[in-house]
Amino acid sequence: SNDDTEKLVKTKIPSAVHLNLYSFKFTDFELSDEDTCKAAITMFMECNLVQQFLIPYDVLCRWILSVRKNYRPVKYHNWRHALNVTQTMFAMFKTGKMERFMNDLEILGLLVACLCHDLDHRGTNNAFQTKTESPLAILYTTSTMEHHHFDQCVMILNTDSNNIFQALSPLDYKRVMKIVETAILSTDLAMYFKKRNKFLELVENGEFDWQADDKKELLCGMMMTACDVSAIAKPWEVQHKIAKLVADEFFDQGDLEKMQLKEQPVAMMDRERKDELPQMQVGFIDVICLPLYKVLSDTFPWVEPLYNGTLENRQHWHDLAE
Ligand SMILES: CCCCn1ccc(=O)c2c(N)nc(-c3ccccc3)cc21
Ligand SMILES: [Zn+2]
Repeated sequence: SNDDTEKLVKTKIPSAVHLNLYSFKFTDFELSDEDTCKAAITMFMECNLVQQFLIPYDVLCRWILSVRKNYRPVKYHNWRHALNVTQTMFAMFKTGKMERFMNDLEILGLLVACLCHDLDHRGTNNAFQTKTESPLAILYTTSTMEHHHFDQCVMILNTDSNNIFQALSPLDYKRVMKIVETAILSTDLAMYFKKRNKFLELVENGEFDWQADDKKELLCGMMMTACDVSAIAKPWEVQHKIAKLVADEFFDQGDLEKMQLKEQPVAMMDRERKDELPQMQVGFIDVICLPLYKVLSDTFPWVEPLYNGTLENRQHWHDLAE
């Protein structure tokens, strides 16, 4: 509402250091909902985006509040997840020194994409949309949820006084929307698997020029996945709690599949098999996370904390899986 916006506009914004935003160990656990909005503002200010793209401050505040409002209170894919993904991207830019490979529009586009990448998530995955023939699956047969998340992002930008891109030239507007769309669609893990080999090939061939459009797009997509699963690299106490939120959301979908579809869910969504979680975590780490963080830290050594953090958590999960 407008008084929420007025309140946020007037409030003092903590520094990025105070909020620990430069760290790959950042956690939102002790932040209030209002603090999370301030953290989002701080990241945009620290990247000089407000000044650079002439974003009216009240429009930035209103947009952040609209984005937060369009996340549902599901157990994992909620506003806090979006904020954490955005903070990891911020840390990759600043502490991971990856901003040097990105132009200003890409920095703006990637932070916006992170904040919006799971908008209006219902706590169920693409397969569930297809199986239940949900309206979204009829609208989009591939990357169903990711297309919906992008739609929601566009809808918010087109809402009165929420368009943080309002001062951009038509060409820059077109460019940044393309960056946002590609980045959000790249968070479909099916897309990650499709594109990862191409990325691995480039890195193995000693690629160093990431400026060509196709290579830049590939790099941005890998960075989006790296941020999207970055809870796996957090200190064990944080990771352990988030893994439970993920599993609980998966189990809720499994319950729906049993009830609505009279179907046996896959192991990771079957709460009767929750004691298999530790070895499923090790599988998730080995199949999705470590290969990505390894290849990223080979080329961009300052993001190695993501690789090391994941390796430590793998050990914890392995010990629990015995
Ligand atoms: C929807 C994709 C979520 C991906 N994801 C992101 C961040 C995480 O930290 C974690 C995690 N700790 N565990 C899982 C997981 C849980 C049960 C079975 C297999 C994997 C997934 C996950
Ligand atoms: Zn996500």
